Amino acid sequence: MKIASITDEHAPWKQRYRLHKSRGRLARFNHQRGLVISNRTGIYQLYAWNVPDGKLRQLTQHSSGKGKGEISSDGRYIYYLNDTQGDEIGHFVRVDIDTGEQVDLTPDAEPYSVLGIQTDCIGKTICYLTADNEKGLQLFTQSVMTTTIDRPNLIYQTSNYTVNPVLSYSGELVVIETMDIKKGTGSKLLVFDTVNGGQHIGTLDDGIDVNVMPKQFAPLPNDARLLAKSNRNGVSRPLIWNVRTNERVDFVLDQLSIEGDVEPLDWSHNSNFILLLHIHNATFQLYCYCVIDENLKKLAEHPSGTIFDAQFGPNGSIFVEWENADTPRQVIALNGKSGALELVMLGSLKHEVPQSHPWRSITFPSSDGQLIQGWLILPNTTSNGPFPTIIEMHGGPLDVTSEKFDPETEAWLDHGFAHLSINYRGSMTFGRAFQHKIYSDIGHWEIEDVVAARTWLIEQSIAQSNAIFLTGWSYGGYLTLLALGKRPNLWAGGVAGIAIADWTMLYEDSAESLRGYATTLFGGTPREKPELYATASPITYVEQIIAPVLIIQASNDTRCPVRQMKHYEAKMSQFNKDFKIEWFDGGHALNNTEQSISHVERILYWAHCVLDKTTQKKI
Ligand SMILES: CSCC[C@H](NC=O)C(=O)N[C@@H](Cc1ccccc1)C(=O)O
Repeated sequence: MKIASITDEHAPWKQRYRLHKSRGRLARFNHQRGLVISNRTGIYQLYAWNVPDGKLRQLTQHSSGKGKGEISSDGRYIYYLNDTQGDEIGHFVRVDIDTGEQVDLTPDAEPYSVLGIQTDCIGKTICYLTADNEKGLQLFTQSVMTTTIDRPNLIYQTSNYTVNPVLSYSGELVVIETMDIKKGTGSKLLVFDTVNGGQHIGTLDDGIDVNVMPKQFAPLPNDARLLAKSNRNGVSRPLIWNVRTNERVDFVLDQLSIEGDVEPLDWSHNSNFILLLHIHNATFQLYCYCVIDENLKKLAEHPSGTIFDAQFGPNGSIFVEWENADTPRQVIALNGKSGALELVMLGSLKHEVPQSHPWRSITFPSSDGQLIQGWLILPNTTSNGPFPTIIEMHGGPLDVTSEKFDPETEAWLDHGFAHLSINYRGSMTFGRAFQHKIYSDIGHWEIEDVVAARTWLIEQSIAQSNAIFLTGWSYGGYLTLLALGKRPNLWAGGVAGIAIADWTMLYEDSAESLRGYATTLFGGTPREKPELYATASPITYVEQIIAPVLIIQASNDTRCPVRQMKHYEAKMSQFNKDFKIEWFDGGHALNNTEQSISHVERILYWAHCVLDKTTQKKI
């Protein structure tokens, strides 16, 4: 491993980090305007996007960055959570795009964490979900006229995990997805009539372990049809449910493979077409579905890579947030019929960066025979291996790794490592059984899958058996620490970022919005399931750890809070483990380019030192 290129200011992996990345979304009913989240200043901030000339105007100046916001359907306002130093706790604010004026929507409330916000189609009402220790989760609607902003109306309150608030065209109906259920890991939809005092008027419940998720109401006045998805048949499929008449139409998609999830993304303005995304084996394909004749059209020519979001754009185009291994996140316009790339709407500035390494989708069997999908990337060398190798696990667990522009991954490859990202059990888009397998057994099957990845890498002569490292951020960092403790003989080292070390303490200290999620994962609270929380926690296995560990943790993170990691740190010191922890200023989101570069510099330097020592030993 070459040490020189770690500190070189112009190392290829640093150049990749410094490319500008843009996420962007058009206002639903004003395609002249959009919201962009860009790191062009080195820190992610929100920008107003004037679509015809591509000009961006910076709206936020948060020192810890801002990676989330919502534009009103008429394109006049941006809504976001005004938090403190990235802690994800604060008040929703509205920014007038034309004047820059910022208004606090809830000046009298205690600071809260949030689980979603949406605006109606006519710019009069918003709905949102907040959470705090005292009141639990609360659904509000709020009238937000140009001159007057009313007080929020409380519609629903629960202590159970609840997400995805969705408003109808003029805001007279609001829907949420809630795990306010007696048993199981499923969710149901609840509909409220906001005109008649927030009365509960409908429920869509597909059964005990089935998840139903709302997406959008039809974009027409007085239309009660809701676009949603359900995984009642084992995979997620779209449906339209009329919340007033209870009529339901599940999409007939015989043309598609029965595997993989189908996400409904957007509903055309005339309500005749729906944009769909089929995700199968972590690869993406867009389709356009006609509601009238049920015809499904494949947008066959769109570029491969990861599609984060897509919507119907102006003049029959489709606007897509997209990236692949070579191209940083950008907004592109596709031909609405073929999917062919027509225009890069928001791209990266044209620096020349070295091409990324090609990603290859692979599968390997886990201990119970379940096939696990992963992405293998090999370093550019004349040697065929075996290589020092890093296994990476994504966060979530409700996420999936797909081909993406990933400077951190490329940094390992530039330094001679092979890299395998795995979609372990619990990942999305491999079916309901795959996703739910980890519930009430957190950390068990995920580690079986990581160990199976190691076995496969050695069998294929890709990895040097004494030089296999683990890494991941958040839930991926959690799995790194857990694997190091539960299967200590297998690893040369582990790097965990903003990780979970103790689930019980996490539960006690984390934002209220996350507690319900933890309860769903474990099938109960720490008081109800103390053994499960302990068995799943890396802190339980500290004594067994053999390999060196590096942790990078944020001091203002309310998802993976400080105290649980301080305890882990103390226990690692008590047992004299080869352990290093770096604390940094910030929250759970990594918004700052130079901070990320500094993290990866430390990681590579640490790996260099560990590799030097461990390759002398036999594992
Ligand atoms: C509001 S989405 C649910 C939490 C989200 N997980 C998605 O799958 C998340 O923040 N996950 C963290 C890890 C975590 C999980 C459970 C409780 C606290 C933190 C992550 O991986 O980023």
